[in-house]
Amino acid sequence: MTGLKKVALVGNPNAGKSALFNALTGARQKIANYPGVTVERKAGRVTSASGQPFELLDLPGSYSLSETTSPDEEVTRKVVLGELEGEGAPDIIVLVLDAANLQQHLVFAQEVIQLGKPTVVALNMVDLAKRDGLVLDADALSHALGVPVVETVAVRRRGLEGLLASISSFDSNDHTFDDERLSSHLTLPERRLAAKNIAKAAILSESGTHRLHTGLDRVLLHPWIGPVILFGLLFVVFQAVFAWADPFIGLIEQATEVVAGVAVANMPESFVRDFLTEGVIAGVGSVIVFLPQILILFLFILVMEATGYMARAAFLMDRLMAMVGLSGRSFIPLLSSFACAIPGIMATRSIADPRDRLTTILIAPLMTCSARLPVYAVIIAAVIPATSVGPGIGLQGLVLFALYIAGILGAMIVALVLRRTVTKGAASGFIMELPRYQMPHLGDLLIGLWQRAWVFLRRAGTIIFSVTVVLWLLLTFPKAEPGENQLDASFAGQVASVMEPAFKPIGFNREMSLALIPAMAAREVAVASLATTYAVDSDDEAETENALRDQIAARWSLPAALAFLAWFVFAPQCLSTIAVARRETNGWKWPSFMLAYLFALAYVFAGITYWSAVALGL
Ligand SMILES: Nc1nc2c(ncn2[C@@H]2O[C@H](COP(=O)(O)OP(=O)(O)OP(=O)(O)O)[C@@H](O)[C@H]2O)c(=O)[nH]1
Ligand SMILES: [Mg+2]
Repeated sequence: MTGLKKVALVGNPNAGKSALFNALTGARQKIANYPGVTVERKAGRVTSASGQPFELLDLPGSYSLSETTSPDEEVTRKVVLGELEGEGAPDIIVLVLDAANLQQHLVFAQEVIQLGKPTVVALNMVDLAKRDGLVLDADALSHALGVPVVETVAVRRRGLEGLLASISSFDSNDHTFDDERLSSHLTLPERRLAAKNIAKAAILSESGTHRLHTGLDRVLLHPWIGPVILFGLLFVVFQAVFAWADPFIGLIEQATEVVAGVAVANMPESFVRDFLTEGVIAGVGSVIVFLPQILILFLFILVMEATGYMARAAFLMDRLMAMVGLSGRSFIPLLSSFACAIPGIMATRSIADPRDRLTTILIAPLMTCSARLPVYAVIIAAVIPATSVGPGIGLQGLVLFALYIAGILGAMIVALVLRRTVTKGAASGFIMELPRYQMPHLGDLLIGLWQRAWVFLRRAGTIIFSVTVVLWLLLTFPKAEPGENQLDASFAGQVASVMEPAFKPIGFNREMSLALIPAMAAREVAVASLATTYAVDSDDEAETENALRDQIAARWSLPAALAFLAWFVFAPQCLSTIAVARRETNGWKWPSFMLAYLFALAYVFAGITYWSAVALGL
């Protein structure tokens, strides 16, 4: 490239370098709203207004020239310092800064300016800064930095002529670098402090909202206040799942009772009537009751996502993830797994490191999916008294919270073990831009809730319905001889009797053992299965109409109920999860491993729970 002056675009990741490069050269470099998009140098040609051509270089974003941490930062360092083989250092540097994150970007900016090369600052994204209520003084910034500053909006092609004019003005080669203002060997903390002061001088006014957002981040991302707030928030969520849902659950329960009552009153005693009351209404109805609790949980999740808090939670979790050898990139897949492990496992495709990804797939089933909420909720409602253990703190919500935490802790411990053994390797770093805070739109929330409700009801109408029907048939046939118990006589009862000895050591009775099989189709079916089993097993109609939680309260011991909860924290998920894991790992090896380790954990922890509870005399 002899003769052509070389101009390099340098700056922090996500500053808009590639957007500027595209705008200036007409190229189509990939740009996206997250850092680390450009990973190699790219060259293009640009001509100034006076007709002078330059070679323009788009470089990977970087945070430092001296302490490069990744291969892409290394590329930038080499190019800027002219250490790349067969290539001279750039003649002119265009330092791209994000005006909306000025203080942050100024830390690296100082390091670049200190090189003493002809430099012009492209103060990019001034549109976003304006939207945030920031009024910037480009002259003050230029004065403080000692280099020309041009305001640009790369994606709107604004400020490009000014930038080109500034670049051309260096061409006369009479550039004198004013290094009075910036002494050349500042340490990182010194540069941080200087960045703060320069930004303060350049920001003429800051709107109340911008100050509020900065203040919010200072608190919410604080190393130890942040996690406390996150924890407290989650705690409130699980309290609300019980505290707010009661009236709605009552309504749905009454509706199912009315429907069952009508069916019993108006239909002659028949196979069809039993099918409707014991199979459909008792089984499927027992699951639908949990719709309010699922919606409350998702309302909180949707609000956290819409406001921008979720990304901050990911940021806070990053350190915890690093401790167990995972990167923050696993956070979003794991978070999705709280809805369902299937989208969660598919979301791991964004994880570049194969061992990171495998570990995330293997622990995703330990995140409590929403299908487990009905199981938890019915058993908690049955055996945990609705008392409060402090002002506004309900015991039931506390137990639910503990179950979710148990799943998370279990996942972290498993990840730790896996990373030391089967998926050994170094953890990769986390980079994620924090989105701006926003008020959620009511319409978006309602659409999100409606989608969740629809997913749930469709499951109830399809898979839960069909599995319950099959189970009911297996419970109803063959018919018991007079004097014989129907459960004992049925096919399902015979299967349960075979299973019972295996689960007796961990405290499970026959109905509990039986519920584990249909629960492999979908977790909620465990509830439907219990409801149907007890409906078939009850002799008189009044008993059939009793809510499932009353049946459980009457029939199960507390240690057995707690063991059942522990089982569902760890038990392998539904068959669809296993199938997705097979597809994503291209074989049966890892799904089998997953199945085996989850079964083992579930069995051991249910057993520990049962025997500890018995020992404590519960
Ligand atoms: N509103 C607005 N958005 C911009 C502007 N410049 C760039 N963007 C957006 O900012 C994001 C980042 O732009 P990129 O060009 O990919 O940033 P980069 O500096 O090349 O980032 P890396 O390659 O990761 O270092 C993209 O979503 C762009 O569309 C601007 O002036 N205004
Ligand atoms: Mg780029």
